[in-house]
Amino acid sequence: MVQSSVLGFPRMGALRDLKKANEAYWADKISQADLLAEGKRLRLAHWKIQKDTGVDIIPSNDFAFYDHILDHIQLFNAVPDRYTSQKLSPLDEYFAMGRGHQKGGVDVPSLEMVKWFDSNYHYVKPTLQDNQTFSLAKDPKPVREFLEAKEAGIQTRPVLVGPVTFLALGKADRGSSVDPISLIDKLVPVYVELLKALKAAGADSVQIDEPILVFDLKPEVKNAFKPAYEAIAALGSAGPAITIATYFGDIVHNFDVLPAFANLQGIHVDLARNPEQLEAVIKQLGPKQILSAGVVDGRNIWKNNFAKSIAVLQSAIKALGPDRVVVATSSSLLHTPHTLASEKKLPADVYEWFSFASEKVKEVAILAKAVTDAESVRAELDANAVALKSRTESTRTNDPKVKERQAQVTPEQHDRKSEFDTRYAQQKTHLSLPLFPTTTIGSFPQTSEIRVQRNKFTKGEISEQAYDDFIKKEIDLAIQIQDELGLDVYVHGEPERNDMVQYFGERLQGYVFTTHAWVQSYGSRCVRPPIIVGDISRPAPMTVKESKYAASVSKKPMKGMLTGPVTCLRWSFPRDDVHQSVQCQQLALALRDEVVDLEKNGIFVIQVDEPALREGLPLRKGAERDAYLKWAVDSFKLATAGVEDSTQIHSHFCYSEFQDFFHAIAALDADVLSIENSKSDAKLLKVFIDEAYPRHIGPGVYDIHSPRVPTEAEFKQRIQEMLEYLRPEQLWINPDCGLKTRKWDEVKGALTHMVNAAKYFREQYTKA
Ligand SMILES: CN1c2c(nc(N)[nH]c2=O)NC[C@@H]1CNc1ccc(C(=O)N[C@@H](CCC(=O)N[C@@H](CCC(=O)N[C@@H](CCC(=O)O)C(=O)O)C(=O)O)C(=O)O)cc1
Ligand SMILES: N[C@@H](CCS)C(=O)O
Ligand SMILES: [Zn+2]
Repeated sequence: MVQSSVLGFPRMGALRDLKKANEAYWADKISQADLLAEGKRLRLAHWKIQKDTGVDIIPSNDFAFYDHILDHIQLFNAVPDRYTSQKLSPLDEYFAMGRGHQKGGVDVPSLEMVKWFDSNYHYVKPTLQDNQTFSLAKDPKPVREFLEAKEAGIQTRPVLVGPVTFLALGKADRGSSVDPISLIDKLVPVYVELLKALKAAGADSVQIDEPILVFDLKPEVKNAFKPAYEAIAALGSAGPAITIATYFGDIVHNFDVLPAFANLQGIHVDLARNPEQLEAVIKQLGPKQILSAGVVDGRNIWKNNFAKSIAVLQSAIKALGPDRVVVATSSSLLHTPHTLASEKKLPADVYEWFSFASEKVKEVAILAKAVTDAESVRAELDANAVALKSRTESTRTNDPKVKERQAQVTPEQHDRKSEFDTRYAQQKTHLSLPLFPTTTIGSFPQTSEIRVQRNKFTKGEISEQAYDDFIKKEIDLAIQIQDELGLDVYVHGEPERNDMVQYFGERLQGYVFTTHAWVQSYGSRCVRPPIIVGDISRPAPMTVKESKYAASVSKKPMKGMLTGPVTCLRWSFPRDDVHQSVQCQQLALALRDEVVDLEKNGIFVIQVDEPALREGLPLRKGAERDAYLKWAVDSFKLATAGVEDSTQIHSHFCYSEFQDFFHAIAALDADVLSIENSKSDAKLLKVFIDEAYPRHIGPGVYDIHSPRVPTEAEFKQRIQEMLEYLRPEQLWINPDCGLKTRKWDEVKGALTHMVNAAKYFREQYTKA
């Protein structure tokens, strides 16, 4: 019998219940016991959805209060001393690593958080020491949650992140130089102990995620699989049956690793993204090994194409037999919203095209039946074919005017009028900026008052005029605070924006948007990606009103604020029927018009944020990566090159891993770059010297993810370190990213220290 399986379910709950509970706990509004109870309620609810749908293999330990990699850091007692020494409760220690802790006399910053593969989810980086040891935490979470499900009458398959992936995604702590993968022999015994404990608790099978296998791996990482999985397989009947799960790419280039799994039960591959690997993977399986076929896409919201999936599954069944094939989601469903059923405002035709997490769970269950007895699910198969046909034939998808404009794009439209030196000479006079100019990245705190007013406006409870007046008052406040702080380039604070992508999606033709389709981005923070369903165009200016108003009441240069084409594409749910380069160029043309309109309205500094540029990079080096970089960079340039030399284009990236990507960033030809850097070693900036980068850079000096307020001395030290790698004339002083998640008192405190530190260096260098 073909079985069905889900690799992981979203944690937030239908109404972002976990977000609300976490934030209430952090604000001391609920107790630890209340939060733990809410976690338990959500886990049970999610298992039940899957059980009631008829899924055979249901995951446990996919839940996390903050992040599943952070769970593993605590599970393996790999918590740096600076946290353990605080003697916090395990839950508070966990949150301290995720978001920093600054209360009750404890002051400890968070661990670094980075992007999970090519998704918009962020994980906490394992941060390891030269003398690192590992041991199994007391009352291990995977065992506890397995037993919790068992008690509720639900047999689950616990999910663990594999030892190689855990280490390969880690880094040496500041002051240590250990290569994380060299710790494999120390870590594996802890897995062995954990697997024994899971088996003893009644877990027959376990899913071990090794998604690192989709990357190009250095030999040390590849070589780590063999000893690790031989030790695990040696458990034999003392341990559970193991399925190794890979996702977000193919694993063909790492087939030489597969013998390490020869004695394990099965392998899961992502056939939604890479169906072409099927035949090759089948050939690699041992005579009894099971193939977990990930045909239901865990990364998009499109209804599965049943006919296509059934064809893929049938060819696997033909080769392996029904007992050796499992129908699965391609990855965890963490990256999809909870349920389509909550969407009451989507146009009826479009509604039929989508499938969110709860619907995808149904899809795996239906597919498992379809390949065994199609008649038993005939109605579902027919309905699926009708929905797919309606999308193919819909007039929503095609706009001839957009196509016509795309056909007229010329190479010259991608380049600024002059080179940087000429541009900068004009900008310097035009903007009269000091040495070490200070600025922020765009957003200021999205207070609950702002959200309440927006909510009222959306519901029609207040008029457009009243909402506009409210936004103007917020902008006035932001400007008054920037005056007090003494910043040099101002922002209007983005109070009118719900989100930097959703806001633009709501103003562009070709998009639809949802009311409840939240996806976790990090910790308690969620995003509601708008959905691209057709060709994109800009019916009217999107940001001019607010920026123009802000400039009119500001005595310093006002920075216009746009989200770049690649980021609009990546942080939306894109179409799957048109190449992403085409969608990106459509977005670029819409943004080009916006950039030119801002300039016409007196905005002479314009920041076009592209934080998703890197995450879109195909995970493996090669032709696919080069092709992506060409269209991604071209889109940014097309969006920004329509302005005069005297207008300064900024771009912003909130990630620090830019070294292998440096040439793409340089190719954008932005006058000023701001990049996340506060949690990284300043020596990463060396690439800017090595490559003789001519333009200006603002490496972040303030970790905006943490409520902690850095001291002035910390800012000074950071700037001093940066000056070892950057010329004083090219250095801007700014936070890592926007400040929308922070509170005003944190922002005022931190920016006061930041501006004072910048002034200190300005004075030093002016004297010299
Ligand atoms: C820069 N980042 C972003 C990423 N992706 C994006 N799409 N956007 C980003 O900014 N990826 C990388 C990083 C991740 N960082 C963040 C930072 C902050 C958030 C965040 O704060 N998310 C908010 C939700 C934002 C939003 O859309 N808000 C809406 C709706 C607000 C709301 O909850 N409304 C209530 C009713 C109102 C009330 O009474 O309070 C409701 O609907 O129930 C808005 O402001 O209007 C979050 O809260 O998590 C995300 C990623
Ligand atoms: N301008 C945006 C960039 C976030 S990446 C902000 O400040 O929130
Ligand atoms: Zn950012």
